[in-house]
Amino acid sequence: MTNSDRILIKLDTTDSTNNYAMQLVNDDKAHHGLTITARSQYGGKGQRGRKWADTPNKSLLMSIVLTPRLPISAQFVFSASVATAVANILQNLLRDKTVRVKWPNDIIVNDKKAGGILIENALRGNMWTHSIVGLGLNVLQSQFPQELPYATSLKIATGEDLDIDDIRDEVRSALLALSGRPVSIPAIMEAYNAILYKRGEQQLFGKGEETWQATVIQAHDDGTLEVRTEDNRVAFYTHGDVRWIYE
Ligand SMILES: O=C(O)CCCC[C@@H]1SC[C@@H]2NC(=O)N[C@@H]21
Repeated sequence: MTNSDRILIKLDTTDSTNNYAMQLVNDDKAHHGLTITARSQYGGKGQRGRKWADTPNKSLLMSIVLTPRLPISAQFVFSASVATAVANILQNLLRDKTVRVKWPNDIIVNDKKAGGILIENALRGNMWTHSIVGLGLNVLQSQFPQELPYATSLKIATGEDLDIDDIRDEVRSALLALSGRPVSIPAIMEAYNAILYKRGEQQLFGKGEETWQATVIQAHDDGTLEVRTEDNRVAFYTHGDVRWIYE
């Protein structure tokens, strides 16, 4: 680890740690490993243009700037390696609880969503220069509003008040370690599919108003999710086209 890897900017509040990091990247002031955390965000961003709301001081909100060593065509593989690393840290920490990754990269603890990952890429021409990996993890919340029946926190799952900064440091080291390792796309996909949420089980999917059941088979390195439909056809879903509905 170099000195620049260690730079950690701790904010009280910001619109979005991803935006803050992206601004530094655009200003040429960011480097591999630079990490931004905040105790709360007033414009937290989720996947697919959704908002990410937090309870101040109760969530891990972090963005880490990484320089992926993969072609831009391997964006999903990069995202899968990040989600797997985060989930494995939580699995070690939560011992007997079940931690899974719901395609593409929701962090599921005991069948509910405890966190999510938003990766935003900085490109120069067609070169993938940086990725901003944003992680939001519910740590200390004791409850969630009724309109979020599928949300959970590490506290709800374990009954314990875990230390947000300790988790941040573990996640950070694991993500920095990813870039130091030789990249094996099959190994990354195998590790991801090993903890894929509801693998082998029927799930509800949707597109527009239409919903249907299909069995989750596996994710592929192009980011598609392979499923078997009720009439026994194999289909490949693309995130953003088909959505996976929480039940
Ligand atoms: O599940 C999702 O939709 C992804 C949520 C990602 C939220 C994190 S919180 C830290 C970083 N800053 C943001 O604005 N978003 C990510």
